[in-house]
Amino acid sequence: MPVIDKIKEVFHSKKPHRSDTAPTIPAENEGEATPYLPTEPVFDDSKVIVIFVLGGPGAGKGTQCERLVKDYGFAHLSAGDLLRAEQDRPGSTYGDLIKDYIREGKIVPMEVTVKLLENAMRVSLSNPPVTSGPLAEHWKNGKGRFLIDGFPRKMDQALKFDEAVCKSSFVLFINTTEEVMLVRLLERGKTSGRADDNKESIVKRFRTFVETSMPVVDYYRAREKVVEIDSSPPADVVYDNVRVAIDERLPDSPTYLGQSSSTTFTTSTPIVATTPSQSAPAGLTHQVELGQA
Ligand SMILES: Nc1ncnc2c1ncn2[C@@H]1O[C@H](COP(=O)(O)OP(=O)(O)O)[C@@H](O)[C@H]1O
Ligand SMILES: O=c1ccn([C@@H]2O[C@H](COP(=O)(O)OP(=O)(O)O)[C@@H](O)[C@H]2O)c(=O)[nH]1
Repeated sequence: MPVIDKIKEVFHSKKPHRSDTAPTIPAENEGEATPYLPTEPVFDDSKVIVIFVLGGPGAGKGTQCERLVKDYGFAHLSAGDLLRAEQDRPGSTYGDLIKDYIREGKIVPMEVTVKLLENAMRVSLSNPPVTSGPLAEHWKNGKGRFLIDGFPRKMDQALKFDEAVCKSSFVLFINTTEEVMLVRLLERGKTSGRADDNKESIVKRFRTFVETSMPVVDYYRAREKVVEIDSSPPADVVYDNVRVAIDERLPDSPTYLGQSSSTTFTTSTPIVATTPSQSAPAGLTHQVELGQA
């Protein structure tokens, strides 16, 4: 049976599990790390804030996340980086599979990516990325705040993450045209060493984005959970707009620090897009073993 079918068999198994993170696995896979996802959220969304950062390949998601980490004390989890780390991990069951999917610009089966994210979140919550200063408050008493970059890119991932890991707060949609993204990716490709920053893979990634990932953005938009930022201008200008959007959504952002330390984060406030839609839509902080809790 292909590896991915085995993963799915385990993932959807109703049999009892050895623990939260170690599923009942096919005998031939015994001893290997195998993704298992529960049917209720692992993390409490009243304590753990999750912001999805979406946008086409090369739109500037990672660039904006890096800045946000410094100013807001987020943990930045790039789904692509986690997948590349798992791909390169010696002995990974999923290495070859991930490599093929990334080169073809396709979306790796959600069981793998969701599990990697869950594991990385667990690591951040037990080893907070900020331990001193005012931003450390966001990581005390089981609290945490995450930017999940480049995920979810497919509807099944979105629904599964909300169900099994943590209910997300909102989507930061970093958006520009394919022309802009192409130029940025080809430039990045000169130094990134990434197997997919080449013209052939880029074209496939654009197609996947439009056909598979935009429906995710539309899904959240219909629920008023999308804030869209035009990422065509220089990165600093984009960031100014990103900050405004984040400040509107996080009452205890640095702008508000000192005014109220007991402000409750709410996910029910409607989101207003800060920029008009573009016509043609189009990072690593943690390396975690897939089976690691
Ligand atoms: N606003 C911007 N203006 C110009 N170049 C940018 C901008 N944002 C990002 N870049 C550059 O474009 C490339 C892609 O950005 P990156 O943040 O890696 O995109 P993504 O994470 O969406 O794939 C990088 O080389 C980055 O330095
Ligand atoms: O949830 C995800 C995120 C990424 N990827 C794969 O990883 C690649 C690179 O994604 P990344 O976010 O690193 O880069 P981007 O395309 O945004 O520049 C994608 O094309 C997909 O093949 C995936 O399968 N699932």
